[in-house]
Amino acid sequence: MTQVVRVGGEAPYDVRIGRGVLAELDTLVPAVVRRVAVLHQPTVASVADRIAAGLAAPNREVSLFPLPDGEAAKTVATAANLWDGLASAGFTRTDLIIGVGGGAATDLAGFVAATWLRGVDVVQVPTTLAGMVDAAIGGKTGINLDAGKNLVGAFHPPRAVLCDVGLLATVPPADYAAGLAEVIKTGFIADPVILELVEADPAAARTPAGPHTEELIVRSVAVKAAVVAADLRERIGTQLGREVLNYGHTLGHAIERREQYRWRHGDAVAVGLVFAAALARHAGLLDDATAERHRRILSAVGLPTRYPKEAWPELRAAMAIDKKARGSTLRFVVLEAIGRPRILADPDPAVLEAAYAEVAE
Ligand SMILES: NC(=O)c1ccc[n+]([C@@H]2O[C@H](COP(=O)([O-])OP(=O)(O)OC[C@H]3O[C@@H](n4cnc5c(N)ncnc54)[C@H](O)[C@@H]3O)[C@@H](O)[C@H]2O)c1
Ligand SMILES: O=C(O)C(=O)C[C@@H](O)[C@H](O)[C@H](O)COP(=O)(O)O
Ligand SMILES: [Zn+2]
Repeated sequence: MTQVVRVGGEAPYDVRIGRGVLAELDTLVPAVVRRVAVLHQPTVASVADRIAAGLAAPNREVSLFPLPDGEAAKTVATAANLWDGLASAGFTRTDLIIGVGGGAATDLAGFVAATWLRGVDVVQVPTTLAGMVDAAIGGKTGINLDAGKNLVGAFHPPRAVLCDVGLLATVPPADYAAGLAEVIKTGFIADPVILELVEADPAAARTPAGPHTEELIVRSVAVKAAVVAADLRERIGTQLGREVLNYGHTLGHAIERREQYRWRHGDAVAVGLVFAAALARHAGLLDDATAERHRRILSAVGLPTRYPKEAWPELRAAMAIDKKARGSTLRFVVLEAIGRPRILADPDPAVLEAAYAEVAE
């Protein structure tokens, strides 16, 4: 059965979730679309082929653009190659880009769609857990620089997102676990049932064949949809808006940069979540048990919760370029309790160091 989560706001669209929803793609592409560019990861070339076959029509040209795998796709060079490819294909404003793959592919496809002719439509077909629960939804698109993660990008909501849960069967276990970091993040910021479902049977949560896979996806998507509908462009206001989705990412992105994007995003976020919980605890905001629950649940699904001690000065410096920072003020998403996130601005250096000591090994 297809479940549909509507993402409201200035440009509403549906996220369609279920086994086999990919078959619905052709009904979402209007006849007026004469050219379709399918940007896909090499691991899901067969999915891209199916999409191309399904969209074939008289007077329509469907082109496949294979991407470098993983974070290697999120570069200026890849984007520039694709811009050249779209130019050669004569891609116009009524044409369509489809992003197929994990979050790296949907981030890049969204970015190319946002920038080509200053914006053409994109439909996202995420094929990993991180892609389905987070990356393909909400219109945050972007590429990395040596200086930091996702530093260049645009807010460009998709026209539709198709999460075909059947496609998860081939995702390597470590990549699937990395996606669980975003699911667990979502549980801590807004939906404790997610945490309960994972904790009840962590081994089952680690596989797409588990009994709660669809429920975990739908719950995570519902939280993200509500946040994005209220604050697409991550404006700072008196209420905590989209920044809440960045829980665990301040240190996480610094780790990714230090690892030159060879660590999985979800692995880095997992360490970042444990750090953020420790930060809240040392700032006197969060109780010990909830902080400890972060490490326990992340470890239970096989995610890392520690990082080398000697990395701290480099990580501390890298965090200064986090998008939530303002001037020289570091701003972290922290919890006062499960489902009660807030911003902690400019924490005392001693508090930061004490929090890092808890993830250091
Ligand atoms: N824009 C956002 O809001 C947002 C949210 C979360 C994450 N992200 C970004 O998403 C990226 C992480 O996404 P990810 O974890 O999906 O990683 P990824 O895109 O690198 O994919 C992980 C691996 O899985 C492979 N793969 C994808 N689908 C597969 C399938 N069905 N079967 C077999 N292999 C498959 C990929 O080829 C890759 O090797 C990061 O760049 C992160 O910054 C963005
Ligand atoms: O959608 C959002 O907003 C998020 O912050 C979701 C994050 O999981 C995601 O990794 C995002 O790309 C991070 O955004 P950034 O603005 O810190 O680059
Ligand atoms: Zn993330």
